[in-house]
Amino acid sequence: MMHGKRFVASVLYALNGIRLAVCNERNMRIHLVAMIAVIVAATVFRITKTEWLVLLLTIGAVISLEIVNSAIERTIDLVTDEYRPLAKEAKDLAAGAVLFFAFLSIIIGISIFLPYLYVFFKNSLHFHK
Ligand SMILES: Nc1ncnc2c1ncn2[C@@H]1O[C@H](COP(=O)(O)OP(=O)(O)OP(=O)(O)O)[C@@H](O)[C@H]1O
Repeated sequence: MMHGKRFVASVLYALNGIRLAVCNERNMRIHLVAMIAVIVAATVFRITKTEWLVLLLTIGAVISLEIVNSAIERTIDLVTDEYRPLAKEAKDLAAGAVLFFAFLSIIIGISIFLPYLYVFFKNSLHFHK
């Protein structure tokens, strides 16, 4: 019983973490808008199951990385409010992790959607002829 309560409490703390990221992080809101746009496009184009899985994995990784980046930023701000070279390195490293995966996710997104966009525009050109 005690364990059950503790589990529910830890899930609530984790949900609060997601809420904090969505409410306080501008980058997080950009990721969320991109996620919704990509999910709508994937539904409209009826992408395959494997493509869905790659897409969900990519979205999950970008958003999880962004949340961890925010946690690292907070931890550093807690340690110091002065200019510290190591604080700069730590924040830049965490931001670099997000940027690296965000860049790969753009390549993944283009690879998945380009063939569907090609067919879509080819068909709409035929339609107008
Ligand atoms: N205490 C510090 N000492 C040295 N440099 C810092 C320090 N705090 C921040 N910086 C530098 O300023 C940059 C911006 O830091 P900040 O905490 O504002 O994060 P941010 O990039 O605004 O985060 P986000 O865009 O996700 O809100 C860091 O990447 C780092 O280079």
